[in-house]
Amino acid sequence: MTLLDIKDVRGGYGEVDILNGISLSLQKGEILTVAGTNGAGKSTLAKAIVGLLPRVSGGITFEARDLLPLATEDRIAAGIGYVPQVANVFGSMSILENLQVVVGVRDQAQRIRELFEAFPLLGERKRARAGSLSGGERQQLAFARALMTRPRLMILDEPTAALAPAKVAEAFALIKRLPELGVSVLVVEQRARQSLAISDNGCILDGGKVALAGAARSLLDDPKAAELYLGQH
Ligand SMILES: Nc1ncnc2c1ncn2[C@@H]1O[C@H](COP(=O)(O)OP(=O)(O)OP(=O)(O)O)[C@@H](O)[C@H]1O
Repeated sequence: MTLLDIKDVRGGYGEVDILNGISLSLQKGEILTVAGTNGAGKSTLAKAIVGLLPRVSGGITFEARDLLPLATEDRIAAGIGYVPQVANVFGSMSILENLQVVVGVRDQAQRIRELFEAFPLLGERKRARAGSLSGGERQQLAFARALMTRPRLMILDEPTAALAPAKVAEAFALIKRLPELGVSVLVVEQRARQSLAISDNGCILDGGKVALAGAARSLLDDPKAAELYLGQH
């Protein structure tokens, strides 16, 4: 079943188009990596999906529902979770409070219990201030916050960008587990090789367009992808 369908999406922050006609789709249960060069439009595409890009045209549907007329909070309510690259937890609040302030959650206490089961470290430290957590712990909290509303799709914007190198593999292991929790994933990543290694499919952007797309395995084996886009990560 197609969960997310993006057709000929164009748009940007001002007059200039950053996205120049992007089409891609994501199936239920899938992890999809969106990789590409610096400034290719990866984060901009994530913003277009969650309703944070000022100007977008084309088609974006989620579970066959047109997202473009919906405000960000309505897209979240429709079943999309979003973990932005920065400012994704409140440092002065405890772990527990960070989860409690998420709006629009049914059976909040029950959901927090479920997430503490999925992320035991967060449960053990629920009274700790988020500002005192390590990069990896903070990221688990950011994921848990986005999972509070029981999304069926998570959009992760460069989840490993702020992590110490030693924590990167742990973060990818965490992402790989999300489909087991009933969550499909679109992950924007600079670390293309590592991200493709935990993904089903991949899509490589260049200049706001899809340069290459296909099964993650075949992109990893593609000499052109290796030479132009995958780097050593
Ligand atoms: N808020 C903004 N206002 C105006 N232009 C922006 C804004 N954010 C990004 N851009 C521009 O949009 C283009 C694409 O940026 P984007 O962040 O989507 O790239 P990216 O592929 O995620 O790159 P990186 O991997 O370097 O983060 C860049 O030229 C950038 O300068």
